[in-house]
Amino acid sequence: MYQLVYYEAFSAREALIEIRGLKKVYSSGKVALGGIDLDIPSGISAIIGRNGAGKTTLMRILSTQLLPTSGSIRINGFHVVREASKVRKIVCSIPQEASPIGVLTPLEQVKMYLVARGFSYSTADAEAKRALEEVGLAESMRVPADTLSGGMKRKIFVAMALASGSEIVFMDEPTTGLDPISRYEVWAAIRKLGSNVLLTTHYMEEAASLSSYIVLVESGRIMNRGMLRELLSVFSGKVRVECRQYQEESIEIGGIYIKYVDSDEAEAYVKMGCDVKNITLDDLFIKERIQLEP
Ligand SMILES: Nc1ncnc2c1ncn2[C@@H]1O[C@H](COP(=O)(O)OP(=O)(O)OP(=O)(O)O)[C@@H](O)[C@H]1O
Repeated sequence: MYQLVYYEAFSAREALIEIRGLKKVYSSGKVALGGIDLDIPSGISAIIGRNGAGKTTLMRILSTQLLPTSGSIRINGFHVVREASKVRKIVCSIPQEASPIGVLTPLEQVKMYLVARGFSYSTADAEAKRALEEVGLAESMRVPADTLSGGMKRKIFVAMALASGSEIVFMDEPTTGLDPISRYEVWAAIRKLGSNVLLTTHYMEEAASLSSYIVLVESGRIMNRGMLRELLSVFSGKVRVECRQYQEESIEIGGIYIKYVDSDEAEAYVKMGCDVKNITLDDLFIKERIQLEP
């Protein structure tokens, strides 16, 4: 049986976002968030979880688009409900369903966004061009957005965040549906932001590649959280073996028996015809399943 290790790698004083007792119950009675306590540090952080885990609900509450049922949240010290207008000035939120207006060019869209945020027209023009060049859209900033690829369209929103100079950027599933090349390009653009970023994703690889702090959400609860290296350190010296035949102390997922063994035991499993894999963030979810097994 694996021990769940909880690491608090930064003190609460350093938290960029402080969440206490956050609950969201929709009018249908669905409990989307079941009383969350969480401190998120500065830098790039990722919330990962399966469909329906509560990621979008959390992001919408943090970006002041949805009211919580109870609990409190402070972002840079500002209360997200009582001081929502102050929070809106320091955050930029890119929703999951965001898509550009097809007939407008990337330059027009970013400028429009900046003017709406209070930038003068000339500053908006200069900042929009700078940001679009920065994310790799220099060549395409003057063509209608509906002629661009999915990855390029997502980059328009990253450019908006970049140009806005917001302290904190929320991105809900920034690369869902993109091909691997476009995903890498969007990741590069996100890294250029230089702001604090909180993103949600289904892709473990995305969370691992972009973020230093990871939060695992499941059914409206925090399953685990911590710095990436620390979360994975519970698997130190281990590998994952996947076998088609039953193994003791394994968990069966989709007809495959999975267990964790010391790396020097791996060869014996290879001889039995099992596959041996390096540890990834997926293993945190699998480990949780093992702990829940009777
Ligand atoms: N407006 C709503 N009314 C009622 N229930 C809702 C509403 N929005 C979301 N839910 C429910 O709340 C739960 C959490 O949904 P949420 O969209 O936050 O999950 P998610 O982790 O973002 O999922 P996904 O990865 O599929 O986007 C789900 O069971 C969902 O069906």
